[in-house]
Amino acid sequence: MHTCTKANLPRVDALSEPFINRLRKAVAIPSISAEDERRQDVFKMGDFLASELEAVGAQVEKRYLGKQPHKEHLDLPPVILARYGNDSSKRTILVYGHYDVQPAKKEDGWATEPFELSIDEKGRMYGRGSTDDKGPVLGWLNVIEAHRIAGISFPVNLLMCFEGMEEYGSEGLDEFVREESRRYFAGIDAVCISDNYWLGTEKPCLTYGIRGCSYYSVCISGPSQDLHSGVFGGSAQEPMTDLVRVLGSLVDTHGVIQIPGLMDLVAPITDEEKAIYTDISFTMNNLYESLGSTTAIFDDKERTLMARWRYPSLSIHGIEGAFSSPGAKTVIPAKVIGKFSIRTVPDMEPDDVDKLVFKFLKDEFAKLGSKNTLEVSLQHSGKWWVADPKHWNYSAASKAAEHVWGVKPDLTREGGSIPITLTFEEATGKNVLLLPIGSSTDGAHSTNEKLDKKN
Ligand SMILES: C[C@H](N)C(=O)N[C@@H](Cc1c[nH]cn1)C(=O)O
Ligand SMILES: [Zn+2]
Ligand SMILES: [Zn+2]
Repeated sequence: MHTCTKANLPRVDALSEPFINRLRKAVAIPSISAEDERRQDVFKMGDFLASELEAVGAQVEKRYLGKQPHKEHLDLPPVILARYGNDSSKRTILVYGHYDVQPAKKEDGWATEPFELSIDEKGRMYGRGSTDDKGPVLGWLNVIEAHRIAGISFPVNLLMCFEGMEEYGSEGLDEFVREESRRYFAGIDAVCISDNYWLGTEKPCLTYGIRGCSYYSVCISGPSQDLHSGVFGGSAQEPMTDLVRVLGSLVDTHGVIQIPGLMDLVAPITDEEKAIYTDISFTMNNLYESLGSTTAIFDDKERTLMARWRYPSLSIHGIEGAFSSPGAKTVIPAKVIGKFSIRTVPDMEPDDVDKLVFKFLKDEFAKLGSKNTLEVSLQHSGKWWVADPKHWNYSAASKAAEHVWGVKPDLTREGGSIPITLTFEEATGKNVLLLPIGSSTDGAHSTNEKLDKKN
């Protein structure tokens, strides 16, 4: 057997065609976990992943999680478990990723078909899931295959755990991971998750913290059906008018959350923590490049990074039941459901956040004096996580990243959420490392999502 040296890196590049073809096949399956009518595709993607894993020599098991809570007509997609290597002299690393994706439609503003991988002259591979998270998941298969073809002994035993509901709050996975920590995952030495992004486009990162996410819906209803605004405008109380005012009261233009007491739940910043932000390789231009504009809230990198990593944020995502097509339909929607989420940070407890949110929405609605009805519900929540990056899992990853990229990676936190991270840490008692693959310009969850070939 050979060993892994820098001289082998061009041999990895030589395999790019089959690797990209595998990603092309994966992107072509619209495995959108949030859309009921796409559930068959999430299953199809699970089957595809399982057969590709078998083809590279892994031992695969599909584990079914039963019905989806609150949507009993839907089956939850399987967790794909796989093992590669079983050598007691090697460490065993558990890797996690997800094979479901966010919704995408060409008419949202994609330049190419979202479920057809399209590669431009700069090596940017466009397609839904390319960076979040099909590309990184298939990266594990690629690394196994590259070692096999090069005749290099794989340095660790790999256990893999890939789920199909991450973009819908990882339904059912928490209990599964807790159960399997005593069975399938027993004996692991560390955990590695590739499901977040570099801070910029040139320098790799290792990530030791993520924000939590509490996702709410606010339903306002009144009339028993949609109405003609010419006939009923002025005489009926309109749910949409109430909803936009209630949603508008949650956060101001500068991102300041208006819910009393919410900021009191946030851990105060220390001088030691403040010092971290100045040394991170990040510029406002990195942010402008990712935004595709200069419409940032802050003008300096320190406050920008703190706003992303260590303070909560509130985002309004959409309104179900509202007229949203082109044209000018003169309708009064009878029932509208606003969706918003709060990214949470240390020391915010999700239950405390819920109480403050529910009270605030009830109070704001009461102030309107409307005869319509308000219902608020929590759709899902996942807690924040912060780890100690002084563990061998991080130093090994740092060495490996430097070996490939020629530069020591930055230690970062992530503004997005991976709800299962904390569960892996608690249930296995092992260190968890986040190893991002894609870059800051990849546009996860957005239009024109991509992964660069070099990543
Ligand atoms: C960071 C990760 N790739 C991701 O996109 N996570 C989602 C998780 C989520 C939370 N609620 C719904 N999905 C995210 O941060 O939005
Ligand atoms: Zn995502
Ligand atoms: Zn993801």
